[in-house]
Amino acid sequence: MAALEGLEFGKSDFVLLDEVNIEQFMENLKLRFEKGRIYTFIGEGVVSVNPYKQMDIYGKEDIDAYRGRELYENPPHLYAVADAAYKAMKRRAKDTCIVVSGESGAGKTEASKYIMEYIAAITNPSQRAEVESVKKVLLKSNCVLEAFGNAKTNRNDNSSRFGKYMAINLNFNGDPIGGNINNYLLEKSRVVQQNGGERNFHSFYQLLRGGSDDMLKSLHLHNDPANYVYTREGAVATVSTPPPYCHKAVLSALNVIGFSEEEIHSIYRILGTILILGNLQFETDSESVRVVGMGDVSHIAELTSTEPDNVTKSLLYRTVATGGGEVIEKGHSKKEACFGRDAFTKALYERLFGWIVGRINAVIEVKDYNPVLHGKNTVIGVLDIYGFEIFDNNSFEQFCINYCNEKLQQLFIQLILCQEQDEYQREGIIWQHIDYFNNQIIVDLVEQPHQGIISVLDEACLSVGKVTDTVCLESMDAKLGQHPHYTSRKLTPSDKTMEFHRDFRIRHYAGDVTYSIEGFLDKNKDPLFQDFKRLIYNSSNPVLKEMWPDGQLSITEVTKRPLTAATLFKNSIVALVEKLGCKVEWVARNKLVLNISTTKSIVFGTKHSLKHKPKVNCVINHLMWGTSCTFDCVSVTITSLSSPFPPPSLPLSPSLHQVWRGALARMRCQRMRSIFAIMGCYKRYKVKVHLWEVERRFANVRNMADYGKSVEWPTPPAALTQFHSITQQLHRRWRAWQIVKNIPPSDMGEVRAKVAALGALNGERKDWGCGRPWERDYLANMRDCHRSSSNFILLSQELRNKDEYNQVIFSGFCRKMNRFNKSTDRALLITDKHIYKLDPEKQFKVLKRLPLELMTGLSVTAGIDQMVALHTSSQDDVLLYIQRGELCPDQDRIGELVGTLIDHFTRVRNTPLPVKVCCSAVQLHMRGKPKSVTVETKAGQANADFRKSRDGFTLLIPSN
Ligand SMILES: Nc1ncnc2c1ncn2[C@@H]1O[C@H](COP(=O)(O)OP(=O)(O)OP(=O)(O)O)[C@@H](O)[C@H]1O
Repeated sequence: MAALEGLEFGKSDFVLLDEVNIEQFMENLKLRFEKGRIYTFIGEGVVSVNPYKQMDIYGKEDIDAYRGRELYENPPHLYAVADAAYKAMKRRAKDTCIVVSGESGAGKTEASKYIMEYIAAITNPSQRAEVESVKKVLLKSNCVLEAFGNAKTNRNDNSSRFGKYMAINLNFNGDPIGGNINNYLLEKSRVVQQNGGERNFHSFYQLLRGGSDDMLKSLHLHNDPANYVYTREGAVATVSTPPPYCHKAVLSALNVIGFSEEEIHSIYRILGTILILGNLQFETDSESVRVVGMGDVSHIAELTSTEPDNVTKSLLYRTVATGGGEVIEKGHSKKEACFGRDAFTKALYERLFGWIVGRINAVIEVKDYNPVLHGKNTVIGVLDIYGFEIFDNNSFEQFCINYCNEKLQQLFIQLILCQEQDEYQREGIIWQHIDYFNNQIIVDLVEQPHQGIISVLDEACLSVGKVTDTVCLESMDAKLGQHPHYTSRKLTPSDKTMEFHRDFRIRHYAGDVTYSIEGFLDKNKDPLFQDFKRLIYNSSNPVLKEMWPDGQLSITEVTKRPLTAATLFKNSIVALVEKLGCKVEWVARNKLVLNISTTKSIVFGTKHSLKHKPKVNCVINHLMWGTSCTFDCVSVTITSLSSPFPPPSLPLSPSLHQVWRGALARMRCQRMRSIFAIMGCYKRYKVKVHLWEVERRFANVRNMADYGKSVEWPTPPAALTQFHSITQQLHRRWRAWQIVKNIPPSDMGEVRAKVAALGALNGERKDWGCGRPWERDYLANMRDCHRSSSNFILLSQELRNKDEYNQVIFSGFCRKMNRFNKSTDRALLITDKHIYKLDPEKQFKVLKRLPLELMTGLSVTAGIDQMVALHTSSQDDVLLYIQRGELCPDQDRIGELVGTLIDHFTRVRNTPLPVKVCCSAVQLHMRGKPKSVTVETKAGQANADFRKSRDGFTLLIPSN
């Protein structure tokens, strides 16, 4: 287990801060970061600072250290969160989601990958091949997704330009059996245009710089990105900072995932097509627009497996349906042609990306899973929330990204809040805060029908007249002027940070973002003519055809206006939110009752931009009050203080909820610990008090006449119950010993007999003669009794009449016997150690053993000082053990007794007995009817005689 951190590393959990304010928060974060600790807990979440260097904290030992541990057992780490989520999913068999949030470059994608790797590492201990292959595909898919969905931006060399929700399906064992990737909002505009210093998607540079000569030759491409308009901007940067994966690695990942050669080739054909499309130029002659040089057209036709004429046509004309149902071809203007080409290019890439994700999904989807046979399958999801982007110039792309973030943040907050709702109510916190936490107001500002920004944009795009961006901005000002989260220069003329007729500002929860309206309408329209769709649908390449199924529609069938880009964004986000929140039941006004889906953990990313300047741009927006704050190595500055909008008060922050939740958990834990500590102290105190009391009461027992018999024991505490009974027993023994040690040895036999009798009586007879000396001549009538066809019980019954003492003994004995022998008309042999019931059917079967004391007592009281034992080793053998007692040296009496027994057995069994008789050191062996007896004495073997008496045999044991 990784060692827990000392205090020199700061607070490992933000909820342990003495005060929850931004200064303390940042100070702690900075201290920890300087000490090399990039992770800090915040309740059940983890705040991470991007170290921008390889850390030695993701090895196998680290994984082992966190596997199966509780969240706070180890120092903060992504693995702790991942393990907690995995455990929660396993324990409750409920779907769980890990949300990763933060600004661009904060390390979200890396965090998601580490989480996935951790889950892969801790699952499938039995190394089942099919599970391993699912894990492999899931991990390899990252490489492919990054190649086609990531690009170098000014903030991050490997920035994900799409949002991602990766779900892993786990079987009832918790092993991955499949998965699903939901991608959303690919920044396709990057294909045709990049900001200064930024690059197109990695895939282009990987192909051009790393593609094999053969491949480039087959695609007729040059290996220099500077040759292509769409990659020219990033051509230089590619050399200095190559994409994270090389072309070979991507090819290998595609192969591992299961893409066929044809599919892989088609992917690169599409990339080639895009590059060539970018180089296409249009020129205008007197009337119409033409493509400059037809070489590029043929090249495109070849790469797309289409006809060059059709390529040209779709680039220069568009088919329109007239009102009368007629179909005509309308030539483009040059601008329209460029516009159409760019839209086509973007769509080609977007569909390619969507298709790749779809193919991966098809490979990893759970197949043939029968819940009845295989048990419930659960999902653990990793949601890489789109990071807020705030640039100097923010355009339509940032608007969409930030809206998307706002929307997902909203869902995330709702999930967290409703998950904890019950807990809060239990804690007595008034739940109305949920309304304040809600950033629905901003979501509404963007997406509300008829009123929201998207609606205004769409309206402007659909207007027939010439609606410019500026007109659209005016319309937004008119409709949203009163909205507390919207402003523009026209609405706040004194704010010179915005331009008139160009800028509007949205007060997001992450901060204020000023957007330039320029280009909004064009980017929102994003018209993709049906002609392009049809062109690719008619391709002879089946892979391409598959990507454009809507191309089969003729223009007359395409009745609907194409959806605008903003609306498509909105729809994809709404679909994602529905997917994530499908297990959440909504009740009145945004309040939720969480049903199944559990948002387990949050990884908030913060970025440490060491490379560029010694300051950390730390977006605490999700953590604190929605603001971006900056600190350098020595000082902490909250830039939001200069913000025109005051920060919302603390309770408004969704993340304070997290902090609060963590604090509550801590408090509860502390309370429980205190309770246990108090309980422990109290228990120890009770024990001590009891022992003191016992000591006090029994201090003088040695000198008491009854040795403390009359002393009352104090009632013990529950913890001492066993100890108490042992102590009592010890005391009793000690008392008994104190008494017994004074009894003369000559009386001991009688005492023993009385003790045995006492046990046999079991307290049921008051007067049993224990005060009187006991006589021992009780076998006087032995002869009578053994003649009886009955048994020793009868014998004893006879004896009972003679002496009260015998009566006592045998009544106790008979009572015991009668428990298993209702009838007394059975033969019972009483010995020193055993009582045998002579069962007529099963012949001498031993039924029950009585305590030695009782038997001793019985044999003594019966006058049989010799202890007689009968033992059957098999159906045929009967062993008689006779031990000569010191009290009865009369040999005749022993002989009589054994003879009686042998007679009795013979009669019962009605056959001569194989009998072995042991008389202490004397051994007697008889087979069948006793003829001779071998007696083994200390002196050696000797013959013993049976004397045939009137009624049977008498055994004569020679005295030694
Ligand atoms: N835990 C880490 N250890 C070392 N380097 C890291 C770590 N996390 C991130 N980085 C570095 O930071 C870079 C950016 O991280 P990442 O791509 O994960 O950011 P992001 O939040 O996903 O950004 P975007 O939203 O732009 O995709 C990575 O390429 C890597 O170099």
